[in-house]
Amino acid sequence: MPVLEGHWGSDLRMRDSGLGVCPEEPPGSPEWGPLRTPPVTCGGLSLTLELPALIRQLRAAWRARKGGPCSREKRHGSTWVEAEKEVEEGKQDEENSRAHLEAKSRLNTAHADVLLAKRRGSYPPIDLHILRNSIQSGETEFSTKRQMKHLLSIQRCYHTSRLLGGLAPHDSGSLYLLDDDYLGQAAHMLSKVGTWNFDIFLFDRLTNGNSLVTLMCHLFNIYDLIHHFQLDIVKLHRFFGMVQKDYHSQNPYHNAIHAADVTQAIYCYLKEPKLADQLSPLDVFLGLIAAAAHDVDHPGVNQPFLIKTRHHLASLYQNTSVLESHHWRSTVGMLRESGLLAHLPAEITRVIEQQLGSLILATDICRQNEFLLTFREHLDNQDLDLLEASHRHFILQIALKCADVCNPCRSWELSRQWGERVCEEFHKQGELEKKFDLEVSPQCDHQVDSVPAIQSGFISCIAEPLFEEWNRFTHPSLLSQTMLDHLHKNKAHWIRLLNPGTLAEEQTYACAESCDAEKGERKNIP
Ligand SMILES: Nc1ncnc2c1ncn2[C@@H]1O[C@@H]2COP(=O)(O)O[C@H]2[C@H]1O
Ligand SMILES: [Zn+2]
Repeated sequence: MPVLEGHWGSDLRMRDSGLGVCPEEPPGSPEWGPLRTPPVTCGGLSLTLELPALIRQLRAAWRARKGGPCSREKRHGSTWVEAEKEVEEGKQDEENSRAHLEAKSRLNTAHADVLLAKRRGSYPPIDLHILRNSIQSGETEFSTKRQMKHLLSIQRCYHTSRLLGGLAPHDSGSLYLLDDDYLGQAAHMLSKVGTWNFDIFLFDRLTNGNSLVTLMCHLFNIYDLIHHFQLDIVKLHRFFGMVQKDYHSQNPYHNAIHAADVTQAIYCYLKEPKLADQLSPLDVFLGLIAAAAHDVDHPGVNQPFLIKTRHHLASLYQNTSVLESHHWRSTVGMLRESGLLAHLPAEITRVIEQQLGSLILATDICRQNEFLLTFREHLDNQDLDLLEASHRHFILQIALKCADVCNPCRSWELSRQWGERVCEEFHKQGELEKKFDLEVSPQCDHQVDSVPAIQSGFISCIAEPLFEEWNRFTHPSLLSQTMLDHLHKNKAHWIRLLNPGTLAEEQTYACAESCDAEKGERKNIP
């Protein structure tokens, strides 16, 4: 029986992407790794991917014919997608009005937001804090917290649209003056978005928690991607908003600021002279979206935790790249729901979805050695040819991996904050494991695994080897040199903070060991 069954009942799930099981890998290239689950195809359709969507569309079209709440005027909508959209809108109208009667004091838009998340199966998200608090106090605080969160999200949307649309405030009260000042500073920061000392924490505060949406819109503009892919700006904004909102703001580390930080870093890497001229608009599009969405809906606990608590996602993805598969499938779900790519030929959309999968799955830290060794081999043989799409894809995977673990390469002040945040998340998991009599995962015991020990170990075992190779690839690069300088200084700083007599290597991060242990665990689980 699942360890936390009862506590992780139907109310405490991560969103289900609703797109089925298949962690389908992109075809062909050896760098893309093995095809794990061959897709079942039928008449050219990948059943595992397409069938649930098809069923939804058929159901929607059927209901639309019967005449849903708002389908009367729109029934002539000719495509399946339109029919589904109409019915969904209808459902939402219906639910909105019910909500209005139920709770007059609630803002309609806020509730519609909740309903949207319900419809996507993402509601309520896993919330380990609430899980713990409510178990401890026996209270159910959900509705109040949710209301607050959604009220704040409305406020955020409003602020973002002002920043992006350059709208003048209607009111000249002091609050707005203050906000304008913030927005002016945020806009100023965006003009320096390609600099390595970009302070994402400050940017997030200045944009009122909208760093990811604001950054993505700005970068899409810089690269002219909206024009190139003929994107609908409303759908684009909706997609970015969904991604940002599906990060858990209560996670100390795996939240939307981490996603924005990784996105800003990958932008710096894409600008490297070695790469910039070789990249196609599609490469840039994929790199930015993969960075923004690579940890979406992260529950704040790691894969071994999901495996040992027998979370349904662990069995869905067969205990392999569980979180990364979920981040990818959720991204695909949001892309489809937003309709952002609906105007593109199906074949292109399929390639985009698969390549996003290949990029996001590469961020699985347990595959670090696999990628590092391949990268090293290519550099030794000097056989990377960026005119070849598969080689560019491999470099995009490496760039995303670098961006994902680049926090030790930031200046000390930024790096320290990330280090403390990630350790806080590990330690919270450890507390939860102790609470439920589970074995405490490596690095998660706050009584044993100190922040300086985790940090110095992580830098030595994971970050340093990777950035040394990245430096070789980008050479000569001022940015890579700057990153390595920071990394060495930060490592020395953490080692100085270690308790006297404690060596970093004694308490090291030991990723390889934890991954091996995890594989052992996988074998034990039916
Ligand atoms: N500064 C750090 N210290 C320890 N672990 C880290 C640090 N930065 C990143 N990581 C780990 O590396 C992982 C990379 O993928 P994730 O972002 O999913 O989760 C990240 C953390 O588990
Ligand atoms: Zn990440």
